[in-house]
Amino acid sequence: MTDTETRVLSVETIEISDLKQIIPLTDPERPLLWMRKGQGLVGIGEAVRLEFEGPTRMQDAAAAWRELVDAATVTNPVELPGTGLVAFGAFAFSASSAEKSVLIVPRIILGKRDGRFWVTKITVAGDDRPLPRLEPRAFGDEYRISLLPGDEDPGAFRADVETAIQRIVRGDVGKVVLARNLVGHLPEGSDIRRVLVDLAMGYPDCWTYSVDGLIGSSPETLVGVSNRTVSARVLAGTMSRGRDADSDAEAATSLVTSVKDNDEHAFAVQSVVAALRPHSPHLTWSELPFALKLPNLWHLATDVAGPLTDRATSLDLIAALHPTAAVAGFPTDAALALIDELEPFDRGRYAGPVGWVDAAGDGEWAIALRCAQISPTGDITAYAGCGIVAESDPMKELTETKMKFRPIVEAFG
Ligand SMILES: C=C(O[C@@H]1C=C(C(=O)O)C=C[C@H]1O)C(=O)O
Repeated sequence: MTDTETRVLSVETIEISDLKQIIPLTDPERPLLWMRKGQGLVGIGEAVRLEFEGPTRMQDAAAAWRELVDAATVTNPVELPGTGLVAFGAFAFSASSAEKSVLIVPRIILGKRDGRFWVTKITVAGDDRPLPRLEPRAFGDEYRISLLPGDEDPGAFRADVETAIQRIVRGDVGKVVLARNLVGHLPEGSDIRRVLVDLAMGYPDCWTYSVDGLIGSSPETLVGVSNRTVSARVLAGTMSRGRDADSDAEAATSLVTSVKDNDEHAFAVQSVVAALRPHSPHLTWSELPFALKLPNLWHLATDVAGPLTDRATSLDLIAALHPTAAVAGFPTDAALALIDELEPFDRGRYAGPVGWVDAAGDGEWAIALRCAQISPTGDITAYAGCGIVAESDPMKELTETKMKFRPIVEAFG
């Protein structure tokens, strides 16, 4: 349902005694999922779908969400984050993207968190369809799909990185994040949950998500809001994992001591802090970043947190934060202009916010990284990029994109 008329929703959450695997419960072809470390949310069906586009897509979503919440009747004795009325969302990176940004309220949501389990049923006034069945569905046939270079071959990407370095040296921009894409095709009727299981098992510390065909496992929390506290995990600075214990330790050490990576990281932290400060003046974060270990990569990471001093919802905060220096560069406008000039494709929802929001405005939003968008006709486009600074080496940046493609390439393969 995409019209602008406000829907009147009736929402009821009940606690249940157990919930084992959540992925088998969602729809095989249009799964709605948000999970990390084995807990999270799945959605079944679509009660309401709201679409947004253009420069104010996130502000418009924040306003539309307030209206929908105000008109809803919610019965929710569980009161955990993710209970009651919840929408899953995915937003386009660029204000001029052809890809729609969406908020989707499922008809049923199942959740697990901290050893507690719940079911939420959502009905729309005037919608007499019976609720979808609430039972695990057997997985469809296995498949193996290769993803191949899309709009650019690796040589063209290296040439773009070279151009970006020249522009940085010339002083046009301080840092720019350049991405490339891979493409493939998913046969009709394929069970997307197979890829989600692989991602969730392979990258348990990342946010594994699936919203409107956008799937991935992101290590980067754009923003979380819970009990009027805001948090974010900033990543910028990357190194491949070593082949053995010694070379792996060496890789981590060279990352945490790299001046290039620390400078790049400091800018990314500052961009997040500057965007959050108007809503949370007493933010705290550690002076030095830590090395975050993923199965494929090391990242420099900083966790930022603080109490919220205004009524900002998590949707207001993604609007304030996006795009961070970690996925655009700095200064933002110059970096976005250079991305538009050099990247020969629309990023769609890659590097945009993906996550969920509840009736109180709390929510968890990641940056859509290590991801692919599956179109309604089965076309797959995967994306990966890296921050380019004056000291960057085009060959190393290409290698970094290959490492960042690994989760999604291996999950499809
Ligand atoms: C842009 C991506 O990742 C971002 C860029 C990073 C970097 O340049 O070091 C690290 C983590 C992410 O913030 C991506 O995965 O596509």
